[in-house]
Amino acid sequence: MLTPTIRLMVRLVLRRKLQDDKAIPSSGTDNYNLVDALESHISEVDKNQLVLYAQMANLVQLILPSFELDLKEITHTFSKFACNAHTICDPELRSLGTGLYPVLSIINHSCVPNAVLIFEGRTAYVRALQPISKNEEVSISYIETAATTMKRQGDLKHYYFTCTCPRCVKDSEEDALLEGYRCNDQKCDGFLLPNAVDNSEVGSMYKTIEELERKLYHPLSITLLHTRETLLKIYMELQDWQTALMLLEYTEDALMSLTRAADILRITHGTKSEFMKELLGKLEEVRAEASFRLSAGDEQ
Ligand SMILES: C[S@@+](CC[C@H](N)C(=O)[O-])C[C@H]1O[C@@H](n2cnc3c(N)ncnc32)[C@H](O)[C@@H]1O
Repeated sequence: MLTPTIRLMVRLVLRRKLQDDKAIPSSGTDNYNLVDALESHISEVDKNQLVLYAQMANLVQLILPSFELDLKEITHTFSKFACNAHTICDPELRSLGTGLYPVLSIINHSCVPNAVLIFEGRTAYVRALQPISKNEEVSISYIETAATTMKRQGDLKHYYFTCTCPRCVKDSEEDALLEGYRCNDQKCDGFLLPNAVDNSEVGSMYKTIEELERKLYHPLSITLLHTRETLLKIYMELQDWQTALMLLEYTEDALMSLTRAADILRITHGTKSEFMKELLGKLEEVRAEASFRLSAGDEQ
């Protein structure tokens, strides 16, 4: 199955050809010159990522054998997709695909946006969240805003800029609140910083959450995985290696899902990219871990 990004590129190439041949009309908001003008950050893109874009360009050429594509330009356009394409969502925020809306791509990001981008089918709308005065810049958020400054800045990395919105520049109490624990005095609405709380108490509460989630969720659920990751971090901070090791008893599940993922990615990505080498290395580590566990179990 083709990824949404490859499908988007194939559609873009076909559309350009049809517009060049005047088989379909072009307009001020729907023409390839707008794509040419998009930001790509190509000079900042990591070498491995560039290799991946080049491989994706080759794939597009294989899909469209009768087109003589400029592979360098297609590679460049993939880089434009990374900071300009939008995930099209339904009203329940389920992803329906990826789209490029070059006119809307002029809108910059803010973690306190004054507008929001929404989709009705494939049509994109920018809706104001508050009155916006003439000459005031319209901004949307490219990322999930309900997160700490550190998390938001990490999520913005592939857009290659440092956000300087009011939430990012001021040393705010908000971050402490987002990561904080409630005060032991239940009547107090203040908060405690993570380093002011006894980690073993936090660990035992998380263990209870994990036990309840195990009853509720499938063993491979992402929610369960996140809780276990947090638990593992807590046990490691407490240097409780034995309990941390017990949490890794799910290695066989990890092995099964990694093997399935690697089988698919071997076909879509080949075996030579850095990403695949890293994944196959991880798979070997998990296999070794699982066989060590099996043999340790046999000896008991
Ligand atoms: C979708 S484009 C937005 C339009 C872009 N400014 C342009 O002129 O083509 C995304 C890129 O704009 C820049 N950008 C977006 N928001 C920004 C912000 N708040 N501060 C600085 N640069 C920003 C980054 O280079 C980012 O990769």
